[in-house]
Amino acid sequence: MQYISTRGSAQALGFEGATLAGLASDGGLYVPESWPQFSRADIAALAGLSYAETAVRVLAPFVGDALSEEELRDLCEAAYGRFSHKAVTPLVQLDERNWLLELFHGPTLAFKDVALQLLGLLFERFLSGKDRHLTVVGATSGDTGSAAIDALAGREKVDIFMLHPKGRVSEVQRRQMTTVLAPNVHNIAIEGNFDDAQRLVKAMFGDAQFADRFTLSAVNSINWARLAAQIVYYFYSAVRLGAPDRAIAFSVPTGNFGDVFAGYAAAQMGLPVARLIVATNVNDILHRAMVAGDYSVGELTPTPAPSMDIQVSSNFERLLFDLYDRDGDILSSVMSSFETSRALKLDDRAHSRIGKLFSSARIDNDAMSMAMRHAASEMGEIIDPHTAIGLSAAISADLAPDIPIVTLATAHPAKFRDAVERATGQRPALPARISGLFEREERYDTLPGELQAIEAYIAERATET
Ligand SMILES: Cc1ncc(COP(=O)(O)O)c(C=O)c1O
Ligand SMILES: N[C@@H](CCOP(=O)(O)O)C(=O)O
Repeated sequence: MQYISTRGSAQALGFEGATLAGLASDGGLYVPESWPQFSRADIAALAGLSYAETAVRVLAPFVGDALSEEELRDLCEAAYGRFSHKAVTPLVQLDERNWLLELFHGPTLAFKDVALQLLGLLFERFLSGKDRHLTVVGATSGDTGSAAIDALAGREKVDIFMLHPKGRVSEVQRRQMTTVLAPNVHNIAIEGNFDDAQRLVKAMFGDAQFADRFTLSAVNSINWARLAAQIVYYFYSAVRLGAPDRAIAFSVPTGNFGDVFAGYAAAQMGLPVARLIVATNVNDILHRAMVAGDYSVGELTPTPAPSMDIQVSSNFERLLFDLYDRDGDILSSVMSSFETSRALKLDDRAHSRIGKLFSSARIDNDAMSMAMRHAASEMGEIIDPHTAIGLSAAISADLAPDIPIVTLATAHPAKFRDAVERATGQRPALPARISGLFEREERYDTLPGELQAIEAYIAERATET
């Protein structure tokens, strides 16, 4: 399998190359040159398989000859062996049609672990025996940071520099990052918001001299391997609910458009997906794009679902690439105009194509709190604010009543204890795996959100290659 850039001019790479590169050299994102196809029989054959084995089957066409099947199996078993639930991503039934897909049983209690546990092992495998060192730079609104740090802490040949927006992540999220004191982990609080952090990361990749000098790589969902690993749980859950004989809808709390793009990829591969519901908070650029074709950047507003406080959604570019018939030249000019004007109006054809699979909902803070209360009192489940946004969108979705809706439960409620307590009156206990978090020493530096300052900080600490 080869990977091509959404902006058409970077060199095509295999799975190993695309994984280590993270972002394409022309500023685009790597996508598979074509979508692997799963027949009804291939999907039916996933029934009863463990999560790790499902991952092997779903990932094999993406990995191609970069790993043998045995090597891929070993990595999947090691990655998913660290999850605290035997099913890895269990389904919980809420009522006749609504289900939760719990994606938070990994080491850092958010869905990011599902991909990052595997990505950490892939980095190690692809670097082994080579004289190569990676400098991973990442931006986080709270969850990617801790999951990536857990996956990479202490690994030889990798340094990780993680930028989070100062004061805009929950205390649990911050501590999960800043209490990891391994020498290859560097936490930076930047003065700014998540969009600023993500822009800085992309600017570092765009600085070819800096990117080459330190061999930059990415752990955000700009890295294709992240999304590939997230496709697996769409297959795993749909098969448990009757696919390929029944189509399933998914409601996905959305920020950077990575998780829901993985659902789109599953649908392109043949999984019967009835609908993908893009659930946003009041930072609703994606909702406006879905409803009116208006992808224009608004003011970023802090909410009790901070991980989704995002305006510029990296992976929307991957969807645009398909909507514009995979024409890298067109997309390159669309994206460069967006980067200048901070606004993009979808043409009618692209907009109507979106509506075939996607719908969307904008869930404000009141509706989000109401969904948390409803889940607690009517369904017996304490859910986190991000999951509540997905559930609220699922409950109000306009879909035939016989279609099951799976809401992706993207974080454990204990990561957002204050917001959960405010909404439900119940304060979630810290799970055993993070129980000592508040007693541990924290280490991080605060920097202005300026490229020069961040690059200078990294240059002082990273390994030149
Ligand atoms: C808990 C949680 N829910 C949902 C999201 C949104 O996911 P995505 O950025 O893949 O759209 C994030 C952040 O990415 C998150 O951390
Ligand atoms: N919500 C994310 C933001 C980064 O998203 P990613 O999926 O591109 O890594 C976070 O928690 O950091």
